[in-house]
Amino acid sequence: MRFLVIGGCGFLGRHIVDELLSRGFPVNVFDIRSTFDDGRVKIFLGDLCKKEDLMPALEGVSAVIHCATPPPLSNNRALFHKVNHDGTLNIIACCKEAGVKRMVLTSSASVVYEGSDIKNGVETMPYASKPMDYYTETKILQEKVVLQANSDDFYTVAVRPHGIFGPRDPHLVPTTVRTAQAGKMKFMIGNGENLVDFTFVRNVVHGHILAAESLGPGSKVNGKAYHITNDEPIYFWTFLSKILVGLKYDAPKRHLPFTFIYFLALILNLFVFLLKPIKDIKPTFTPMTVCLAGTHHYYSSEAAKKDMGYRPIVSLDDGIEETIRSFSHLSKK
Ligand SMILES: NC(=O)C1=CN([C@@H]2O[C@H](COP(=O)(O)OP(=O)(O)OC[C@H]3O[C@@H](n4cnc5c(N)ncnc54)[C@H](OP(=O)(O)O)[C@@H]3O)[C@@H](O)[C@H]2O)C=CC1
Ligand SMILES: CC(C)CCC[C@@H](C)[C@H]1CC[C@H]2C3=C(CC[C@]12C)[C@@]1(C)CCC(=O)C[C@@H]1CC3
Repeated sequence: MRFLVIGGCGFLGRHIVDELLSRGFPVNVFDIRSTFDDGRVKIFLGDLCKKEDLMPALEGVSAVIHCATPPPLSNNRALFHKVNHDGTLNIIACCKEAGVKRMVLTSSASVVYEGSDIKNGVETMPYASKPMDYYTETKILQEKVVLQANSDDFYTVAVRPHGIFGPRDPHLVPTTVRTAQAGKMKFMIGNGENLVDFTFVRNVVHGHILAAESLGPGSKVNGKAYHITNDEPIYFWTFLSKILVGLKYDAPKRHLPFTFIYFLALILNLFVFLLKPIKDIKPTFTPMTVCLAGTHHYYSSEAAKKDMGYRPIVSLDDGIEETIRSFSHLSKK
């Protein structure tokens, strides 16, 4: 079974490509940029929104894993809609024309999150009626169109990871370190006792490949969404502190009231919106990141265990240790 990994040069995508190769699968990669060179992989560069770019990459492909997205924290509404919604419709149309049989979408557990506590959330929870940012808004649209496309000759499934971390992560660890280096990591938001799922990247990869292998005629996974987690929810600030201390930065010790910081983030968000025509500011503390830092949000992966035999293959502590080792270049000097 030849795979095409759309977004295969990104953080998660590259790990998916590595694992598929190690399991002996032939792999094509499609991405808007190339970040690696491997003679075993055919890399096609282009825009997933353009049929003429995508079709050549689909030749001889049986299964597509779509994990491309604009940067989740970029807040670019037009780009999110173009890539995550319109682009995904293009992928579906191209897959059907090329005779591809299986599609795995990397969705997000955040599609049901709207800033309030979620404890052991299940897949049957409704989509967020008021998504907190444009990224989440378009991930909801994306998951809907992919699952609606499921049919007797084109099987689709959505994998919903949450808080992916690991080597080559461009979002979580680098942002955390930059925030610490800017002296803004002296305080925790809230009481520090909010449980969150952080998922080591190789567990997310394992879930994707299981999902692809489980798709097929009469399969119970066809047309469904599945949470893939480490099954070890951890206090948000304990996780960040492990990363920070591992990289020789001080862990936050004092607390700021969640409501107060959330209110400040709302005001900052308004200024960012008003200043947008003049200057594009990308604050770290957005209403979304403040809520993610101050509320419970962890999810049940029981459905994935039952329907596709998923189990995390790397423990949270082992994943944190490997991540810290891989980011030693970001250690405090
Ligand atoms: N990181 C996380 O914690 C979580 C991520 N996810 C999902 O996982 C998936 C992978 O995320 P992650 O690896 O972090 O993201 P990355 O930004 O690291 O990778 C996404 C890749 O897609 C590429 N891409 C963007 N636009 C296009 C386009 N128009 N055509 C072709 N390629 C394009 C990006 O290129 P470029 O960088 O140049 O834009 C990048 O190489 C995403 O679908 C995301 O929504 C879900 C839950 C949590
Ligand atoms: C400055 C601190 C308050 C937060 C520093 C860490 C954050 C940058 C990360 C903590 C949780 C992460 C997260 C995502 C991106 C990075 C964090 C906000 C996602 C939004 C990435 C895309 C998704 O699909 C959901 C993730 C939720 C957790």
